[in-house]
Amino acid sequence: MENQNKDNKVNTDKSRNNNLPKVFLHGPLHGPPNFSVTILRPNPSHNFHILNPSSILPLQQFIATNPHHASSIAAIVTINLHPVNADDIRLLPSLRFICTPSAGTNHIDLSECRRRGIQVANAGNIFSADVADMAVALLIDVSRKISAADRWLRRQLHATSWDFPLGSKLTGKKIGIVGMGRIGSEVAKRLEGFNCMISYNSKNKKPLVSYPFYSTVLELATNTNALILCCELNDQTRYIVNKEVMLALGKGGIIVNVGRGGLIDEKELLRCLTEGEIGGAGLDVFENEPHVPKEFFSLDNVVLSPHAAVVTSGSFNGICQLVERNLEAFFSNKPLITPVI
Ligand SMILES: O=CC(=O)O
Repeated sequence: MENQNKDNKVNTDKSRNNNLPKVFLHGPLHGPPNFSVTILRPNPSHNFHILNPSSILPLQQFIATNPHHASSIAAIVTINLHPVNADDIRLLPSLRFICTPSAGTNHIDLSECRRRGIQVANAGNIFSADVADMAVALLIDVSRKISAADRWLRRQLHATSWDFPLGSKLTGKKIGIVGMGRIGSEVAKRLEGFNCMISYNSKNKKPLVSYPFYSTVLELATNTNALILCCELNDQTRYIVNKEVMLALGKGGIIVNVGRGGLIDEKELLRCLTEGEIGGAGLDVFENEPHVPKEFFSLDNVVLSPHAAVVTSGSFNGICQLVERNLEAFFSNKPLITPVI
């Protein structure tokens, strides 16, 4: 009798799941904290059913082994390491929604989504404070040589500042923010506390922002001591920091990148750092992640971080809930919580 009840429950669950819209969790899973697996856990209260819940397979491989699912997938959840391009979208005739737990959406072919009427949601504002904290931390670390001093002290085993090269002052510096959106404005707020003189570049001058605006990154670099890159990566911003910009920033200049690696010509950055054409860099993102050019490792004027600006334990639950809420809203025909398109 007990077994019979269990069997009935399994059959009921199966038929409920069969009738629910299908959400594909794009894989493969990657290292701790296993973001792709924990970002969306199956729950009987969901108004959708998750395919690939362990996020083991990438989309194309999943469809190759489960071709019957191609026509039933209505939504995809994908982290920024797993692109969704026009070829992926073409595989899924019922796809109507892509939800990413990233703030950036450069891994999703947005024009194809627009063309096909597919809605997209992202992380909205959830990570802005964490990313801004990290940007300022990298700027302070590079300016005051904190990581370099830590390495030095561990090698020398004695503490005296006299043998260690001087850091440079952050207080009162001219800082150029590239991208005055949610993250850029949080960075500006923090740097005001250091009496920094802030100016910015973005696609358009913002009527409500009182900081000086430069219409090109070259002009911004010419007039500031450090650039902080907070903008999105797209065809207009790729390599927005090139050789000319780095030379304009000058020998004491610092670049902090918490946006995307493709915003900087990475080979040129390496050359400028090695040859002392700029003073230093704090990098959370790289051009061909997860690959990081090993030439960076031997440079003491660089602080590296493994694309870790976004998630803190404090914001992780928030992003998991946001993904669920966006999916629930989409499948209830309600407005998305954090729509991109
Ligand atoms: O880089 C991470 C994000 O875009 O959220």
